[in-house]
Amino acid sequence: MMGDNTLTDAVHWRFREDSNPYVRGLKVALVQMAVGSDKAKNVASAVKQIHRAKEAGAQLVALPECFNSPYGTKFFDEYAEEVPSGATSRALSKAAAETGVCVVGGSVPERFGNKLYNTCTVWDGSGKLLAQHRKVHLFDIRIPNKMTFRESEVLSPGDQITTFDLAGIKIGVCICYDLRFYEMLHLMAQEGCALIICPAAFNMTTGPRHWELLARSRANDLQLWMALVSPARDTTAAYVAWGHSMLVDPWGSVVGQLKESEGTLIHEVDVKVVEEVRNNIPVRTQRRTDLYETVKKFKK
Ligand SMILES: NC(=O)CCC(=O)C(=O)O
Repeated sequence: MMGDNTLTDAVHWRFREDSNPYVRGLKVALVQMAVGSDKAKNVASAVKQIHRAKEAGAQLVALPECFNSPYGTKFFDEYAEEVPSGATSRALSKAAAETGVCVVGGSVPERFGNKLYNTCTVWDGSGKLLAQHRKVHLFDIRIPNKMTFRESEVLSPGDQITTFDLAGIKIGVCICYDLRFYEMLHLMAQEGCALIICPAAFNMTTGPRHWELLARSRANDLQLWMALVSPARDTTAAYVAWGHSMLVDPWGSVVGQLKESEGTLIHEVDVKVVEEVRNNIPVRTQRRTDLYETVKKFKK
């Protein structure tokens, strides 16, 4: 659904018509920011948007994949920083502490020893590092005459599945291409996640085909909220992002979606809907694991 949830360079929000003050909901802000080649400017813009989202009532603010650097293998080494000692981590921690909101810091190229990762950091409202997710599935694809991309030429994959707790709500984190790997997200659902946040940067080839389809499929199959956060589209960039940051509810309905330009989508995530869908359509207890079991246990 587009239209009343779409806004350019401003913060927009919408409450559920049936919301009441006792609903255990979480107001999330998905910041579709413009990312350029000036790292300090990118970080300053993210910090500004975190403050604006807080003023608009957000309790959790999520940034896009690669928000401090242009997205591309030739940029990662130059823009990489250590976590949590690097300047970007410090800025996010400070912004979280100043605003008291949880910040899901999209992703940044992370340097760790002689390796580079595509890493999402999560900061609680006191500025403490709550979670760190290193992209598990690197974006290596080849679509003849369309696009070739090989993150694995410069990045190493993470080896952890990442979830965190916020005020009693369990939230999973995956980064972009991770979204295509159902088993990993299935494990997050089994662990009790009500929401999965996916900082991402789909492109002009796969974006129109798969972005909404994947978000809605995961939400429907796993019966949870899905939040996808993209950078704004920059047609002059080496890699052109699809945009269309969106929030999908556990029924698989798109409750809010941006277009391709800068903006922030603010919406309440009502965790009661997860319970409602899971009770109404109880597939979680109806699986025939005597016939199939494709998902192994959560590795602690
Ligand atoms: N940054 C990414 O992982 C891109 C993933 C993507 O575009 C896809 O189609 O999957």
